[in-house]
Amino acid sequence: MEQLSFFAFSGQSSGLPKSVLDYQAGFIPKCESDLIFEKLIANTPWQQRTVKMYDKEVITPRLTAWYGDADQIDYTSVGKTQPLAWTKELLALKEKVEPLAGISFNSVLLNYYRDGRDSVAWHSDNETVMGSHTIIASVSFGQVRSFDIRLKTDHKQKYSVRLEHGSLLLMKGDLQTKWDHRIAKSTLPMHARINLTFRRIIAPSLNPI
Ligand SMILES: O=C(O)CCC(=O)C(=O)O
Ligand SMILES: [Fe+2]
Repeated sequence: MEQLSFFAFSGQSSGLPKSVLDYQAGFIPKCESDLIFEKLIANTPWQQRTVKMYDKEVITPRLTAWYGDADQIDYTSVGKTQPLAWTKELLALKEKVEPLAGISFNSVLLNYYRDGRDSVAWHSDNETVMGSHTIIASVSFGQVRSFDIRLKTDHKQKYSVRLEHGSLLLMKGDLQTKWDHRIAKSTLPMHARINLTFRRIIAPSLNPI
């Protein structure tokens, strides 16, 4: 039960901390979002990865893909695999989110939640490879899912944002240091959803100038 969303229907929870989250519905118009969604599902080399947790190999409950400046950055130095090279669709989205984020991104992680059983457990994104107060730009397509956050030191402080088709969520400030976030599993019937998180990874350059 712990993984189930506590705000399945209720929309944005009140008092959402604006210092760590910035939500914009309709960032990409519906028609364009529909096209991008279909294309990403069909054309992405989706993989189901395993991660090591307490010495056990666990299958990630969603599909993922990882794109970025493949020939310029040594991601293996920060424990990551080299990403796939940017597609023109992903580059166009990157250029669209950058002015709002105010930084440039060098990679994007794609998550494909096939139905309500797919999820991402409570976590924060590794600050050592991105800097502690970095901005992550998160773009969502398809099924609306609840993005929950809770304070690391006080789990009763929880909020939820419904991430709509074509929306943009900026994660900023203390979000990765003081808060955890997740996409909970749902027992309600859920269609597919794709989420893209644009990131700026700090890793040594392969092409020093
Ligand atoms: O699917 C989402 O909205 C969030 C994904 C996420 O937190 C991550 O990939 O680190
Ligand atoms: Fe995350």
